[in-house]
Amino acid sequence: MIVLFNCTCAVPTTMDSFHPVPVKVNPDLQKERDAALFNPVELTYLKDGGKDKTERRRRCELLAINDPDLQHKDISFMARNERYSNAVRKAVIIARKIKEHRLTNMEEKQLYISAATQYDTYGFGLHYGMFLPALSAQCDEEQRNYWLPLAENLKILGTYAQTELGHGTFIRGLETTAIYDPKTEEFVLHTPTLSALKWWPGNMGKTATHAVVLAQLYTNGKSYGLHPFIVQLRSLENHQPLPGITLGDIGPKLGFHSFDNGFLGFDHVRIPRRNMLMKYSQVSPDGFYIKPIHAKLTYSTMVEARVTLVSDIAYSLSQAVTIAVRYSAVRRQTEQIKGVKEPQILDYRTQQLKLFPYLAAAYAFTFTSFVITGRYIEVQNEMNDGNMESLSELHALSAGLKAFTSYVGNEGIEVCRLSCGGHGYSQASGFPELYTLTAPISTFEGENTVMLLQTARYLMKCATTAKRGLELPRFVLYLSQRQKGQCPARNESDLLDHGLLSDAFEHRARRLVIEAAQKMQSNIGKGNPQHVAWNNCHMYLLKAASAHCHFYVVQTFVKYINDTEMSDAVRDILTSLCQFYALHGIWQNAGDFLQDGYMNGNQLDMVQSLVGKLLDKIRINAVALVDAFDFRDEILCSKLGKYDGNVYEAMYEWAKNSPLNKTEVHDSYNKYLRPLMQSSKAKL
Ligand SMILES: CCCCCCCC/C=C\CCCCCCCCCCC/C=C/C(=O)SCCNC(=O)CCNC(=O)[C@H](O)C(C)(C)COP(=O)(O)OP(=O)(O)OC[C@H]1O[C@@H](n2cnc3c(N)ncnc32)[C@H](O)[C@@H]1OP(=O)(O)O
Ligand SMILES: Cc1cc2nc3c(=O)[nH]c(=O)nc-3n(C[C@H](O)[C@H](O)[C@H](O)COP(=O)(O)OP(=O)(O)OC[C@H]3O[C@@H](n4cnc5c(N)ncnc54)[C@H](O)[C@@H]3O)c2cc1C
Repeated sequence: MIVLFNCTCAVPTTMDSFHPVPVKVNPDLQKERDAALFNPVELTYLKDGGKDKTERRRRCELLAINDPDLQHKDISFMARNERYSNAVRKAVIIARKIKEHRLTNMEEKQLYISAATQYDTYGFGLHYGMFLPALSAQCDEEQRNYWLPLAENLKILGTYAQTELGHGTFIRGLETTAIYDPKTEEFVLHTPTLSALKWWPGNMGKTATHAVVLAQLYTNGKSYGLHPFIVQLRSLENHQPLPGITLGDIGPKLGFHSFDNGFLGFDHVRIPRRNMLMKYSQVSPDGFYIKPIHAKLTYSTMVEARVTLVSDIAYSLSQAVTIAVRYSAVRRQTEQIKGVKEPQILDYRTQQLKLFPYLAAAYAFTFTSFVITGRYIEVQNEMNDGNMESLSELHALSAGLKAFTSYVGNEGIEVCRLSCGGHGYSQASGFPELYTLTAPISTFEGENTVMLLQTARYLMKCATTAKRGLELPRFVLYLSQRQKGQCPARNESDLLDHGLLSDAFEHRARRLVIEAAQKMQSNIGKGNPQHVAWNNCHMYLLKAASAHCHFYVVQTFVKYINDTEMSDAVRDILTSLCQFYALHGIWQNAGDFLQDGYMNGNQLDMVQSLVGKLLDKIRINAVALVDAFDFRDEILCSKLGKYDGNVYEAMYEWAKNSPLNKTEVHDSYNKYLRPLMQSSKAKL
C-alpha cells in the first residue's frame, strides 16, 4: 500500500477513554484535543445520565461490535436484495444474542440494536418500533395476554399498516373498511379501490406475518371511524400471503434500502371479532359499539413514535457534526501565506458558521429529548389512571417538536455533508446513509407542515383560553402573561444573559401566536368559513408554531444548565453553546425580533458581533464537544469522522474494496470499449 499520510503522534489514554488506542493519530486532531478547555468524558457522563450509565452503554455497544456473527462487508457495496437479506439475518441474530446476553432492560436492548445495526435499518424495526407499541397501547387485558407473548417471542412478526396509496396525512379519509358481521362474529376487511391499498408500512413487503391495520369500522350499518385490527397476513408455515391478501414490496426509495416497505390489499378477508383491539372502544358480539373515553386514543402509537423521533434526530445530528468537525480539523485547504501550511478548514469563519449552529442544536435537541420523554412518561401514567386531560398537550408538544427538530436536523446533516466538500458526497463519509435514513423523519409519523399546523391549532385554542383569563398548562403558560415591552439589553454582556435570551424567544413566540390568532379572528370576521380562514392564515400559523417550539428548545437548554450539577469547565462551555444557539437563532430570524420593535438595529448589531465572538469560544472546544458524544468508529461508520483522524488512509483502503476494483480490467472493456476503440480507422 502507498502511504499517503503519515504521522507518529501517540494518543494519550486515560482511564475514561474507551477508544482503542490507534498506532498514530492525526496531529491536527491531537492538537485540538490537547487545547480543549474541558474534559469531554465529563460531558459524556452528563449526557448519558452518569458514569455508570456511560459504562453500561459502552459494554452493550462492545457486545455487538465485537461479535463475529454480526460482521459483514460494508453495506455501501451491497445490492438491495443483499441488504434486505443481511438486515433480516442480523435481526434474527440480534434477537438471539439479546437473550444470550440477558439484556432485559429496554434501554440496553436499544443500545445493543443500534450498535449491531450500525447505520443500517433494523430488520424488525416496525415490529418493535410500532407493532408492539400499538398492541401494548390498544389491546385490552385478555388480548394483551394472548398477543404480546407471541409478538415478544417473535412467534409472529408485525408491522403498522395505516397509510394508503391515496391517503397518508388525512387519516380520517382512509378507505380500508372493517365491516362487522354479527352472524359469524367476524369483521370483513376490504380494500375498495386502488387508492385504498395500504402503502409504505415498513417490513410489510416481505417480512411481516401480522399487521395492526387501521380501518374504518362499520357495525349495524353505521360508520364509527378509524379503528385498529390485528390481521394475519402470511402463513406461519410457509410465509405465503393468506387467501384474499395481496402483498408486495413498493420498490426502491431514496434510502431505507434494507427495508421492505410494502403494499397490502384485502379482498373481503374475515377476521374474528376479538381481532379488533379493544382497550378503548369495543364492538359486542351483537354489533353494539362502545366508544372510547377520548376520540383520538387510536392515534396514541403515533404520539409515542413522535416523542422517540426527537431523540433519534438529536442522535443523527450529533453523528453528522462529529464527522464534519473532526474532518474539518484534519482537512487543510488554500494557502494563505506563501510557503506556510494551508490552514485547517475549521479555522475558516464560514466553516464555523456552517457547523457550530448544528453542533449547538445537537446538544439543545438532546436535552429537549430528555424533557419530552419525561413528559411522555408522566402523561402515560396519568392516562393509565384514566385521566386524559394532558393528551392534547402531549400531542401538540410531540407533533411540533418532531417537526421542528427534524427540519433542523435534516438541514444540519446536509450542511455537514456540504462542509466536507467532495468527500462528503462519497459513501465513505457516512453522510449518504445518514441523510437518507433521517430525511423521511420530516415525512413519516406525520408530515412536518401538518404537524406544525396541529401544534398551531392547539396554540390558537390556548390563546383564546388566555384571553378569557382561564388557566393554561405549564408549557403554554407564557401565553397568558403580558408582553414585556422592549428588550432591555444595553450592551453585549446583557445579551449573554440566559434569562434575557429566553425572554426574547418567549416574547417572539407570544407575539406570533397572538398575531396568528388575531389574523384568524379577522378572517372569520370577514365571513370566511373556518377552513378557509385557516388556509388563509397558514403562514402565520406555521410561524407561530415554529416560534413556540424554538422557544421551548431555548428554554429547555437554559433550564438544563441551571438545574444540572456539572463542573465549572463543562458549565462554561455549555453556557457558551447555549448563548450561541439562542443568539444565532435571533440573528437568523432577525426580522421577527425587529418587526414589532422588541429589538432595535443596535441590539441586532450586538447580537451579530456576539455570534462572531462565540465562534472563537466554541472553536477551541469543537473537537472535544463532538468527542463527548462518544461515538465509536464502528457506530459512526465514516472514514471522514474517524476518532484517529487518519482520513486519507481510511478512504484509500475503503475504495480498494469497491466491487469495481475486483479485476484490473472490467468485463465491459471486452464487451463494449475494445470493439469501439478497435473499429476505428484511425491508427495510433
Ligand atoms: C429479543 C429482542 C428484543 C428487542 C427489543 C427491542 C426494543 C427496540 C425498540 C425499538 C427499536 C425501534 C427501531 C425503530 C426503527 C424504525 C424504523 C422506521 C420507522 C418508520 C415508521 C413510520 C411509520 C409511520 O409513518 S405510521 C403512519 C403515520 N401517520 C401519520 O402520522 C398521519 C398524520 N396524520 C394525523 O396524525 C392526523 O390525521 C391529523 C392529526 C393530521 C389530523 O387528524 P384528524 O383526526 O383529522 O384530526 P383534526 O380534525 O385535525 O383534529 C381533531 C382533534 O384531534 C386532535 N388530535 C389529532 N391528533 C391527535 C393525537 N394524536 N392525540 C391527541 N389529539 C389529537 C386535534 O388536536 C384536534 O383537537 P381539537 O381539540 O378538536 O382541536
Ligand atoms: C420511509 C417511510 C416509511 C414509512 N413507514 C410507514 C409505516 O410503517 N406505516 C405507515 O402506515 N405509513 C408509513 N409511512 C407513510 C407516512 O406516514 C406518510 O407518508 C406520512 O404520514 C405523510 O403522508 P402523505 O404521504 O399522505 O403526505 P401528504 O399529506 O400527501 O403530503 C404532501 C404535501 O401536502 C401537504 N399537506 C397535506 N395535508 C395538508 C394540510 N392539511 N394542510 C397543509 N398542507 C397539507 C404536506 O405539507 C406536503 O407538503 C412511511 C413513509 C416513509 C417515507
